[in-house]
Order: sequence, then structure tokens, then C-alpha cells
Amino acid sequence: MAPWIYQGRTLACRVLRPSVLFPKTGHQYHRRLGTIVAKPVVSNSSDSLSFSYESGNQNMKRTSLPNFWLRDNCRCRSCVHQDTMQRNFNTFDIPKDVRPLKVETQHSGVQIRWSDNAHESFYTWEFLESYLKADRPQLEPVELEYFGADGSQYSTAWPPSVQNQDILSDETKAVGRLTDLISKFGFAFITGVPIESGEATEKLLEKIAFIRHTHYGGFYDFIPNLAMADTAYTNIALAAHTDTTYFSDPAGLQAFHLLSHSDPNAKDGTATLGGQSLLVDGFYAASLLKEEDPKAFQVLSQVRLPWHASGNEGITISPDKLYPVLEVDDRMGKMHRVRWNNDDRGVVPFDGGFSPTEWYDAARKWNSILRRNSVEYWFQLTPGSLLVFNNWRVLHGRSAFTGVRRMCGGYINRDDFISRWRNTNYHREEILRRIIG
Ligand SMILES: C[N+](C)(C)CCCC[C@H](N)C(=O)O
Ligand SMILES: O=C(O)CCC(=O)C(=O)O
Repeated sequence: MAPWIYQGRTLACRVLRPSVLFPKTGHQYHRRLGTIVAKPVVSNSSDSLSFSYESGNQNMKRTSLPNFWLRDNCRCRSCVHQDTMQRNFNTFDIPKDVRPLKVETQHSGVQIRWSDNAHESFYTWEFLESYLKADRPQLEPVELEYFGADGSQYSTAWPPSVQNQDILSDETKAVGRLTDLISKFGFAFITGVPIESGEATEKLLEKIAFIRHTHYGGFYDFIPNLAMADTAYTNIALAAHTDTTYFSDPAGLQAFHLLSHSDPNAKDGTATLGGQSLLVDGFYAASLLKEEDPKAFQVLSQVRLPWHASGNEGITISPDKLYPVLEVDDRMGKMHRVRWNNDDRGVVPFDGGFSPTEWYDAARKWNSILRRNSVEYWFQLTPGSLLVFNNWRVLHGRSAFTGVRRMCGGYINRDDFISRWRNTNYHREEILRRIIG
């Protein structure tokens, strides 16, 4: 059947069915997609709405959008529950052969009347373009800035931090700054946090998002007494690692606030008690590995491993499947997550695509990068400064220490953190437009 084609400034079309006639109308808008002018072409010969472009279809991933897909993505007030933002109709009540009865281009988008009960839908040009050009902008954290031992080269004051007072006086703005710093650098401090107890720390973390409960409880406040069967509850040195590698969904954020550290046996009060803290930018380390030893990067990103938490009575946690040390987001071509705690790692498999020897060689290289002076960021936590970091990107560790060292903090889910980052840095409409599609 011949297509109805919109020509020039007025709608012109061939009458294909007496019942459906496009009236000649006045001025029609066409959308400039960069240098391209889009003219929707309603082709009744297919099940999609086509778009033709004056200067050809370069840059366009596709030139048509399926009718059913468009109808299913109607965002009108009756199709989207206005209190919940959920789809408010049954997709499968839409007739499979739904088609446009009328298509009208406007300055900000395209209005369609459907054969489905003459339902009216409006699609913004941004929505249509993002699928025609297939460059749907993901509302992802800002461009990362890797960190190493020395932060002097950064645009922001080093180390990245916000003040507790700022959060108390203008929460949205200060939490927006905090979450943006964590998104960019992988970590940030909140300074000026009361140390009389962990209460202020807990309340601060909950201003980011609710604290995640695990077998360690929710908000944690611990000393080296093996209260839980994990080396964190001791005074030994801990090499750089990420936490909760044994969960399908490892903790997104982790926080540490040193409340106190004393050693009655210290010969002189100023003796170094140890307990220095270590951060390593795992994405930076992965970029070095990929550059210096592409095979090792390939092995650590392809060989999937078992992980476990089995020290506590009655608790044997392992993830829903095997996971590699380095997870790459192939679609975005960037690092997605680092999962590295050699103490919690299970047995290297023989059928992971590379031999265990190849895996150990790759892991040895990875381990050597993690321990490089230029990569390790050592510092001393001090009471009043709450450290919050991205546990999917940043590894942490500590030096051995003596005496009683009291630390508190909490885990926060990655998705809840990203939601808070979005909602304290972008308008809701912008966010919805991008995350719903
Ligand atoms: C003390 N705190 C609750 C933070 C964690 C203690 C356990 C940390 C361990 N690396 C793990 O991933 O399980
Ligand atoms: O005690 C510290 O500084 C870090 C403890 C640790 O690595 C952990 O709890 O995962």
C-alpha cells in the first residue's frame, strides 16, 4: 500500500481509505536532528512509523519506530499512573496491528491518533531522536577522575570532602555535592562529624540512603574483638580489597568513621599505633593492567570465580553465580565493577576459559599494580572525618595496629546511592526521561 508522505510545510497524503483522510493543515514543524530535518512518514504498508530526512539518514541508527512499540510507550496521563509513574494499562490489550490514524508534527514533537480507540499520544522529539539515533543518553555518574597516591593534580580540593554543617544546613545541595564527588573520584569525606557516639554518623549515612543490613547488622560500630568471624574484627593488616564480594549485589557504598584509637600499653602517647587506612582506585588499576598486560586484563574479566562468606556460625553466603574480578560494561565500553578480596575468593576453576596458571599469572600482575606506591593512597583516618567510598570501584585496606581502635559506618546499596545522586543533582523530569527510556 503506498505510504502517506508528509511533504513540505503542509500535510499532503494520498487517501488510502475513505475513512481516514489527512486534512490539509497549516504550518507543520520538522525537527532538526543536527543538520537533518526529520519528516515523519506514515507508511501504512508496514507496522512502523518511518522518518525520512532531507539530508539523508546519516547518523541515524534506524529510520522507523514500530507502531506497537510507540503505542506501548505512550506517556500520557491515562497511560502512566500519575502517582506511581508506572504503566497504567495492559500492554497486551493493545491490538497487535495498532496503527496511526493521524500523525501531526509539532514544534516539540509528534502527536499520533491511534487506531486503538482513537487514543492520542504525544512523543517529544528528544524521545524519538534518542531511539532513531540510538544514542540514548544514560544518566550515569559523571566522567570519572582516577586517583592515585597523590591527589595534587585534581580540579577539586584534595581529598574531596563536604562539611557536615553544610549537610545540616542545606541537605539537598550538600548531599548532591557529596554524591557527585563520590561518583567522580570514587570517595569523599564528610568533615566535622560528632564523635561522642556513632549516632551522628548513622544519621549522616541515612541522608544518602538507607543503610543496608547484612549478617554484620546494619550500622556497624566495631573494635578488634572478633565479635564477628572476620579479619576486620582483628588488628592485623588488611590488603586492598572490596567488601561483600560474596553477594550477588555487593555493597555499593561503604563508610568508615574512626571514633577513637588508644593503646594503654603504648610506651609513649605519641607512639604510632598503626591502623593507617588505604584506598586504591580499582578502575585506575584496571586501566593500568589493560594497558600493561591486555591478556591479564582479559583473563581477570573473563574467568568467573566462586566467592563466599562462611566464617560465622550458620552463615554460608555465596552469590547467585560465579563472577570475575573485573566486570566490564561492554555496551558503554567501561569498567562496571571490581570484585577483589583474595581471602574470600573460592577455588579458581579449570573450565573458566583460561587455565588456573593463567589466572594466577594475571592475578599476580593485578596484585602488583594494587600495591604500587603510585597507586596506593595511604592516609590516617581521624575522628570527625567520615569516609564514604564506592565499593564497586575503590578497594580499601589498613595497616596493622595495636590497642583498641573503634570504627563505625555502614553499607549502602549501589542503586539507592545512584538514585540519591540523580535526585540531588538533576531535575526529576530529566531523570525520568532517561531512566525509563
Ligand atoms: C566491619 N564491616 C561490617 C564493615 C565489615 C567486616 C567484614 C569485611 C569483609 N571484608 C567482608 O566483605 O565481609
Ligand atoms: O579497619 C579498617 O580500617 C578496615 C576494615 C575493613 O577492611 C572492612 O571492614 O572491610
